Amino acid sequence: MSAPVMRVHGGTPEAVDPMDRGLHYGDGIFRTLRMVGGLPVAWPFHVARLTHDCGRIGLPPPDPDALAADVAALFADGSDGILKILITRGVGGRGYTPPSTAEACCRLYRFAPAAHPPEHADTGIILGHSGMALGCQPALAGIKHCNRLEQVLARRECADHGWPEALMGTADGRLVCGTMSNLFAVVDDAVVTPAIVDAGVIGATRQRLIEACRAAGRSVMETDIHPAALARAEEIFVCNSAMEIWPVRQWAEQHYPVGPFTRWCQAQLAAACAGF
Ligand SMILES: C=C(O[C@@H]1C=C(C(=O)O)C=C[C@H]1N)C(=O)O
Repeated sequence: MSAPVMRVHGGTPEAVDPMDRGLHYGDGIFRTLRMVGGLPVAWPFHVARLTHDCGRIGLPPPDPDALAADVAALFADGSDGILKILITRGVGGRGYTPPSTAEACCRLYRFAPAAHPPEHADTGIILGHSGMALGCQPALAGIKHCNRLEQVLARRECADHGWPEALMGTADGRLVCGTMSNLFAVVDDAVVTPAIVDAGVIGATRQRLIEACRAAGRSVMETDIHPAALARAEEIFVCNSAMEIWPVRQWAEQHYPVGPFTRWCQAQLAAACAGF
């Protein structure tokens, strides 16, 4: 299968084909990452997730070298920002049946640095709780696909309540992730993060932290997390590639300190160098 067509969206946004399957059916995947000095943060983790996600839905993954060259060109001015890599199945076929010959269409979007309040990473946040239950679908679990209406509606809840972030769970009571983040906690002195088996996204930052913990000889349990366990956690944080880590100071009626594991994880991420 040929390499995807690379389209760079810089200061001159190109028109998206109105028949693009990403627009019609959410037939695509994306990743969002920080750019520092024109260079990507955690590039290998994002390329690995992009390649994995493309494979899961039958899209030809972008050639890593061609992708890196286009990202470098988009941020040739050496600035900081947010890069979004959006890969759709492009144009083809009418109806859900994916055309067998469609080439993937890979677009790069450049945004200003994330406008998250810097104090969230320092002093922490009040974490809300979304009433939007996540749909359970093992075939899509972990993939950052373009079907994000659950997150859109959950972000509207956050805006209505003034929450910077909110937890989302499944109808059977498992806590899975934030609206735009992954969750970590220390419970009974063990590091836990929700197992992503039928809902949620495997974020690159989640994977960086799991790898850092294991390199430091600290195990991370990817497991089901229910409210009762989180209520007795010693510390909690949420993370994604734009915010990096936000300590949680309050969730529901529970209050938490900014704990040593959270600060250690922040230091691990801060020590990373940007680059391809
Ligand atoms: C929604 C997008 O990306 C998610 C949101 C953030 C954020 O707002 O901090 C960061 C990474 C993703 N989890 C997007 O459209 O890029």
